[in-house]
Amino acid sequence: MKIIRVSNYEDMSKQAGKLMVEKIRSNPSMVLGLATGSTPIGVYQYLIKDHKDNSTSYKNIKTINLDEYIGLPFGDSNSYHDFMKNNLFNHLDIQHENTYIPNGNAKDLDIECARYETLIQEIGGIDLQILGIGENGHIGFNEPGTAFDSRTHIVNLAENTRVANSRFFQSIADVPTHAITMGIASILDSREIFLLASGVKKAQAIACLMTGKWSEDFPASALMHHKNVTIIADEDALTVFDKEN
Ligand SMILES: N[C@@H]1[C@@H](O)[C@H](O)[C@@H](COP(=O)(O)O)O[C@@H]1O
Repeated sequence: MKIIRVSNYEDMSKQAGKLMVEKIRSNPSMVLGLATGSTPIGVYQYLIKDHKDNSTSYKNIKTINLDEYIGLPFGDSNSYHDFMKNNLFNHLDIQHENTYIPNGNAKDLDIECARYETLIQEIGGIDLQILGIGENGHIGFNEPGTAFDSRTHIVNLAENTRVANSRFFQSIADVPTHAITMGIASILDSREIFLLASGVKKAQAIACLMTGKWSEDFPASALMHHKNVTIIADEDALTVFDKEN
């Protein structure tokens, strides 16, 4: 794993955004794997500004998202469909039919998981996957204990994940209990992965990832055996690692 150490959130967003734009310009029909949460918002802002200033085109780009809550009504502002439209897609020249997110309202969720997994292959696999990291080491919504050979599946969200994500909802009771997520094996199939981390809340998870052992108890550790992972982490997210090394 390669590490790019940056000073703060703004710097993380700029560095990751710059690298993404270079890749998009050299492969204008690439498949981007995208993430939600607070972490990638700054990167998306960088991409939007670059699109306006430098006309980087997304006309032939395909995107596929990691996950979606189950059961949030269509158009709910906390759904990852809305998050992606508001924070990225509506501000680019991307074709909306080329953006894919699991359907958390599908009648048959098992069929939806299988469909999504096939879709990843059909669009050619993911060239670059962007990941955040949960405080408990989750990637996508793959909670501790998820098998490393898992494919797109339904998850029961861990209580601490629901608490962490409740800041976007009116109350914890409104946070869905289930989600659909790409599996760890689906993520590992990506040809390249950027994992972004900012802030002291992520410091323990980043220290575990950089020094810890390969274990299904810590989902992000699956990345240790992928050959093209770059961690872009700021000083605050590296405090525990720095103290221990
Ligand atoms: N499903 C998402 C993850 O993809 C994300 O990485 C994580 C961290 O979120 P944040 O970036 O807001 O800290 O939260 C959610 O649970």
